[in-house]
Amino acid sequence: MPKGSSESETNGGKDPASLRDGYRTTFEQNLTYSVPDDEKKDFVPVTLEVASTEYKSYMHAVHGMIYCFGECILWDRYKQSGQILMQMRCDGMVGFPGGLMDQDYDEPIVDCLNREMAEEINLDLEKYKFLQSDYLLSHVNHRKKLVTHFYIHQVTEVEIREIEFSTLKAKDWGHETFGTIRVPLFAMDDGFRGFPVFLANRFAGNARDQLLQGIVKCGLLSQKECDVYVKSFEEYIKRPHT
Ligand SMILES: O=c1[nH]cnc2c1ncn2[C@@H]1O[C@H](COP(=O)(O)OP(=O)(O)O)[C@@H](O)[C@H]1O
Repeated sequence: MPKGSSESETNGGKDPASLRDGYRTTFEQNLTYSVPDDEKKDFVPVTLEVASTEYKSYMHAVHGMIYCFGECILWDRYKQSGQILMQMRCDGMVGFPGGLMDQDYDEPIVDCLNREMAEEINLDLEKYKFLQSDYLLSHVNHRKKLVTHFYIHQVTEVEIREIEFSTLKAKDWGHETFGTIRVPLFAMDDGFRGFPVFLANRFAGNARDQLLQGIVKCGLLSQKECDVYVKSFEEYIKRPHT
């Protein structure tokens, strides 16, 4: 038998049945939190203090948005004032890097975020660590007994490219995450293709709302610009689909 292929070598001698049960528990728990039926109305804004006290017993998830400023013109036509990174998740939904916090540890939220960033996108924490001052907002979903926390972190144009390149070496690349993607922050001449069509993706949790709030907060789009794109997106999803 080749090295590493026997059960005792691969699981440290533990009973394979108990390992499978442990795996199944985690897996089933994840299924509960990851079903793609999240609705915007289910996520209610909550302060960090209330989230950490009143809803301490809920599951907590933390996600982060990396962004930069820098004008970029596509085909001499469509202007973007910066870039935002999201990711294609293995379940086909779009989300931010991050994940569920382990309830057994009293780990600070931002530390959990940085750990997930290193695992999912291979973020170099010596250079690009998220700070508590990057915290933006939290939401509670009573139906799922879930709290989501959201951070945004600015880097430079050169740095965002470096981050994108190094994601391919992430531990979770090709498993949990299928790679980072840039958010198209413009609309083409038809008013739909670009950001409105991007918004029509299926987003995990309240990632779409986090994105829209993050964009305005960091100043990549004004609230008014964002509202126009959201209106186009709402029109777009009503169109018959071929
Ligand atoms: O980018 C996101 N923003 C907000 N909520 C998210 C995002 N991604 C996932 N979620 C929510 O958090 C829950 C757990 O997230 P995720 O699936 O990333 O954790 P896991 O990778 O630890 O299983 C999901 O059920 C979903 O409701």
